[in-house]
Amino acid sequence: MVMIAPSILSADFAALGEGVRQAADGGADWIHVDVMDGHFVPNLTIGPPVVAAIRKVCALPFDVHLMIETPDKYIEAFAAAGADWISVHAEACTHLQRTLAHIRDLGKKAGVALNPHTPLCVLENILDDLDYVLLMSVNPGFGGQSYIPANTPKTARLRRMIEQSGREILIQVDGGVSPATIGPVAAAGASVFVAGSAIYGDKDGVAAAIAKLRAAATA
Ligand SMILES: O=C(CO)[C@@H](O)[C@H](O)COP(=O)(O)O
Repeated sequence: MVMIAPSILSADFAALGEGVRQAADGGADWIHVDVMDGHFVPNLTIGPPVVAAIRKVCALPFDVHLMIETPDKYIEAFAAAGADWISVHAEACTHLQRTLAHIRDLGKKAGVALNPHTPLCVLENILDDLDYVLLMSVNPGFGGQSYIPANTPKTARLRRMIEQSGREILIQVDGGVSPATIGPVAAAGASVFVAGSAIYGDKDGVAAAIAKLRAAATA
């Protein structure tokens, strides 16, 4: 299974609704929304009102990646705005299990995002609380960075950890995903691929870019 989640961070913010529509019409599976607070990462982006606005133009699942400190303060607002899948950073949560349970209590899918340097062992005791793991393959904060190769063996290790646990937890990879990098990380066990610049920056358009990623993932 390969799912493509265009990151609207790379869309034209002056025409965000149109960017979301292009992704949906172009065959995207999810819409990936990068929320940055200027503290956890050195950039500022989207808040709940923007999620609510684009929710009106798209029925696809919204996957909201909270790159923020104190995510507990904002989870309800993003859930109410239309997020379906919500990931928080392990590095930002003091009581990670409680935060994940809160996301599920709101009827949403719960995910943990890990920075490139964060070891997988932080997941060992919360597998029951997870619907997905977001492995960052760049340091979060900006689109257009290069894929960090160490993410591929990390993905394979996570796949084994999940299989050994007997649970169904999706692996999402985010950062530097392109037709040139997606193949090995798909083979390693990831199934949800976030891509920003490779989709919104493709000269052939959004639909063609999504098709190229899907083909390269399964080649
Ligand atoms: O979370 C992030 C960046 O922090 C990503 O979702 C980027 O938006 C991915 O952009 P590309 O690396 O695909 O250009």
